[in-house]
Amino acid sequence: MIGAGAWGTALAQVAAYGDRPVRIWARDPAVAEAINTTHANPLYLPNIALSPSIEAVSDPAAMAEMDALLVVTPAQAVGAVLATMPVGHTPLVLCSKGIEAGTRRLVGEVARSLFPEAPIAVLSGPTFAHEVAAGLPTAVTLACEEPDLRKALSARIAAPHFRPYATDDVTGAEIGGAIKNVLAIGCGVVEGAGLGQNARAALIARGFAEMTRFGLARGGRAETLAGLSGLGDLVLTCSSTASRNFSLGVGLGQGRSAAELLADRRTVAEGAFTAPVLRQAAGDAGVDMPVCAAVCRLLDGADVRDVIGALLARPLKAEGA
Ligand SMILES: NC(=O)c1ccc[n+]([C@@H]2O[C@H](COP(=O)([O-])OP(=O)(O)OC[C@H]3O[C@@H](n4cnc5c(N)ncnc54)[C@H](O)[C@@H]3O)[C@@H](O)[C@H]2O)c1
Ligand SMILES: O=P(O)(O)OC[C@H](O)CO
Repeated sequence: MIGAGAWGTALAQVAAYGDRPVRIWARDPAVAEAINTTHANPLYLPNIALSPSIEAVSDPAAMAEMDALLVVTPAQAVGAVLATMPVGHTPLVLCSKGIEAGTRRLVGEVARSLFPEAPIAVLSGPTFAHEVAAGLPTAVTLACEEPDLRKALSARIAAPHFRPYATDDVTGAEIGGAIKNVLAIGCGVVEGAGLGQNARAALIARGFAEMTRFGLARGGRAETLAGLSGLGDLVLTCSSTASRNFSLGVGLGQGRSAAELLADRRTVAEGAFTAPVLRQAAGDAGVDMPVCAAVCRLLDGADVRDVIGALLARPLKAEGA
């Protein structure tokens, strides 16, 4: 695992199921030390006893000659962190959810540009780290274009409580995971502003329509967007304050500023970084994404009632248009 935040640590725990050896790279040597000496990561994944077969390191050189590298840093850090890693031909499994600011590239495109020889896979789906680490069941999408590698990665990451479903649609899997974070902020706003359950369901459905339009325009497939990495994760993240993105939205809906809410956090709320670059990428692709654009306005400090009012006042249209 490259990254020892909540998700990297939870995934290490899954991969270590049955005492299989796993190595995890932590940027912070104190986190690596805690994992090695106490078999816990109290900073990012408290109250979880980790498998002793997880070994933590903080030197990138120690990640040489792994069978595969799972990339689990915040999306905006993937390029900088991967550039320090001894990747070569090692398969890269991208688990970060976002689009790179500035370049407007999906995380897989960032990885490919750095390591053209490394096969790429994506692991994404409804996976609150704490639930997964506690052994509660879920299912995920495992996307990879190479059939043998797809099969091998699925077999290696599967555990009795963690069920991967395979696809070759890498782009579709990435786009679902990136966009659901933006929509989760919007659903949090609905909750924080007390706009009701109907509004939240409507936003999920119209948000999913936006995710599908953008995903298809970028070459993803509808079945992937309607699968675990798209709709599955969208429903999860739009429904619970356990989501960092949803809870950021709750704060915005209560009238607090994004700057204030983000300053309080050690952990990442990816949607705040994805929203502005998604607005640009949607413009590039000629895709209308009014809900995501509304989330951008809210992050920029616009008044909630003004933004919701403007969204509802747009010209009426056909549902499938
Ligand atoms: N937490 C979850 O439930 C979950 C589940 C699925 C996917 N994800 C995705 O996994 C990725 C990582 O999320 P997380 O929850 O593990 O994050 P986190 O907030 O728990 O921890 C972030 C980790 O990244 C490190 N980090 C922060 N900035 C960095 C930088 N500039 N360079 C290198 N390392 C840096 C931190 O030291 C920490 O180890 C995100 O893209 C997130 O969307 C998270
Ligand atoms: O806490 P969030 O909003 O980053 O969501 C975590 C995962 O992406 C859920 O699958």
